[in-house]
Amino acid sequence: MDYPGNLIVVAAPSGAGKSSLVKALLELDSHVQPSVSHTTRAPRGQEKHGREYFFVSEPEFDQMVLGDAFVEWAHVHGRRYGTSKKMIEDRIAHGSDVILEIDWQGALQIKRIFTNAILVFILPPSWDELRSRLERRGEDSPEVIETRLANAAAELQQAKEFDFVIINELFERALFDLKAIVHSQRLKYVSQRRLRADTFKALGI
Ligand SMILES: Nc1ncnc2c1ncn2[C@@H]1O[C@H](COP(=O)(O)OP(=O)(O)OP(=O)(O)O)[C@@H](O)[C@H]1O
Ligand SMILES: Nc1nc2c(ncn2[C@@H]2O[C@H](COP(=O)(O)O)[C@@H](O)[C@H]2O)c(=O)[nH]1
Repeated sequence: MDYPGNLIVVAAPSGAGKSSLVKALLELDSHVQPSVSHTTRAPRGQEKHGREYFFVSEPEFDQMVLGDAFVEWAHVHGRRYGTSKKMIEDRIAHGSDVILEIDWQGALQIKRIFTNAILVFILPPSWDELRSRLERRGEDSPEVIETRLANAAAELQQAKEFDFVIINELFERALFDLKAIVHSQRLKYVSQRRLRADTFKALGI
């Protein structure tokens, strides 16, 4: 059987640095493909339709929900976000590892469906640093920043449900940890297969 590809789900409070870490991982590892979500929020900064997100209207999102097009979706910071079934199926069919950058509600829905999915939670080093990162990013209004910080308190409570937790203090260190998690899951599969093949051979089966 060909390598089936792993699903890696990365969640974090807004501003903890998950997009930056996932972007850096994608540049380093061509075996990993991003899942591009649908959202009803407006594009931010240089974001492009089909690259960061598929930006859709509320009625378009409703249609997709009614048509059972999402593998998971959730309300996050007052907007709706979802991962389409098509996105996951297409990427897995190519044998790629697929990385989903979604909130904790979506992460837990994915784990219920794909029990082998790996859930990674990214923590900021402190509340002050989380606030400064959102402010320094300069892409959200002060009201949006306050909403995201207020939601972060509840989101952090979910970290214990995840398989791995990474503290994103030094960026390079956090990236190293994320790379190690992705590589170890791939290695596990490869070495288990090799071990199985060797054992089968030794047993003459
Ligand atoms: N280790 C780090 N040290 C300092 N700044 C960082 C670090 N990691 C990320 N940043 C910066 O923090 C800001 C927020 O990062 P990013 O946009 O990746 O967060 P996010 O978790 O994806 O947020 P959102 O959920 O809102 O998309 C960015 O300006 C990014 O450059
Ligand atoms: N459950 C889902 N959550 C998602 C999805 N795509 C993104 N997100 C999460 O939403 C917030 C806000 O993102 P932002 O780009 O507006 O800053 C963040 O936690 C994302 O991870 C999805 O498909 N499903």
